[in-house]
Amino acid sequence: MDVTSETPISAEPDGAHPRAASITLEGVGKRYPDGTEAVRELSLEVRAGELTVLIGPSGCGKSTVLRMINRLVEPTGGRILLGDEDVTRVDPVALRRRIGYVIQNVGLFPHQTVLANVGTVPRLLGWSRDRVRRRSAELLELVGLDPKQFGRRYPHELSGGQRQRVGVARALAADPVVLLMDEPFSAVDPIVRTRLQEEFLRLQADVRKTIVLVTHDLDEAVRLGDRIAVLSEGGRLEQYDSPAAVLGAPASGFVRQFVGADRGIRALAVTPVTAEALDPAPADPAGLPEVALGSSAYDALAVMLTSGADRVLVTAGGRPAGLLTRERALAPAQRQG
Ligand SMILES: Nc1ncnc2c1ncn2[C@@H]1O[C@H](COP(=O)(O)OP(=O)(O)OP(=O)(O)O)[C@@H](O)[C@H]1O
Repeated sequence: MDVTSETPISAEPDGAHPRAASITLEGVGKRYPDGTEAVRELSLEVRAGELTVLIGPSGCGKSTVLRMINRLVEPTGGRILLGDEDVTRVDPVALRRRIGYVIQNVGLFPHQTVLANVGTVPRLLGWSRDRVRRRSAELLELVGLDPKQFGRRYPHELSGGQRQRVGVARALAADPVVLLMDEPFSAVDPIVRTRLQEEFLRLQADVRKTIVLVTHDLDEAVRLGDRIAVLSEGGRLEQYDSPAAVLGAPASGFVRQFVGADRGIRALAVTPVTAEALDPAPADPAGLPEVALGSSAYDALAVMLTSGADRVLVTAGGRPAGLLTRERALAPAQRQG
């Protein structure tokens, strides 16, 4: 391959319309050669630019689903579409260059520098040396690593969290249409994990990729997911919904049990205060604690607790929008059997 020539395979992202493709699974199944039916028949649509989390007990088929999308595992039934393109009709190697893949422990090449690791796919795509270098440095900056300080280091000279960021930068380097992430943050300690998740959310607000992320961690699913797919054994889809709906209205006994007893508190954190929950604002609201419309029910309750009040004034654009009582704020936590 001519590594000095530019190729049109991957266009530069254009800020207004970042390149991201929807993913459609239609009755997808995987039976491994030993007869294990890891996924029976799964249908799921991930909208372009959204982050979908796959969650479920160990062995339910999450990784198998993820790996069928980039054909590290070949489906034995059904269809997978990237946009409107059937992935089984695409050369798997070319396909994987268009799909970013981040795994636990990252899998960086130990004998290559950070910059070289990040530039792996663009190099394979035949980008010029200069363009690869520029893009890799840009990506390192995007994930919060100074290319001057870290670019020439080797993976063993980084912390676990820094390695994870390099993994994300590498996965984004060729501007993939889709990003697949398998337990990407589970190898780091809880404090670093929370920070990485927050940074990752900021990054995603910028790049708006279509992301499928596998995790064991319900808090991570709730924090990161636009939608959560709860799977049970055999890749059975128990519920596919927003975090608030999964926590607030579990679709089955399985989901209810899976999300556990503390789902009420989690539901408060992901349910925003909306205008429908409000009583009319009093004529003179002076002295009442305030929160902005759209804050979480959890935040509204925290304000009530710290101020000793049993209601808060909810404001929109700085003006009173209504009153939220403690009972109404608690409703998302109680809306479940
Ligand atoms: N190569 C393989 N050959 C046979 N069976 C396999 C193979 N890979 C996975 N399986 C089986 O398929 C099922 C689903 O595995 P998979 O790794 O997709 O689950 P998972 O939900 O990602 O699990 P975990 O959360 O433990 O990582 C399991 O029963 C597993 O033992």
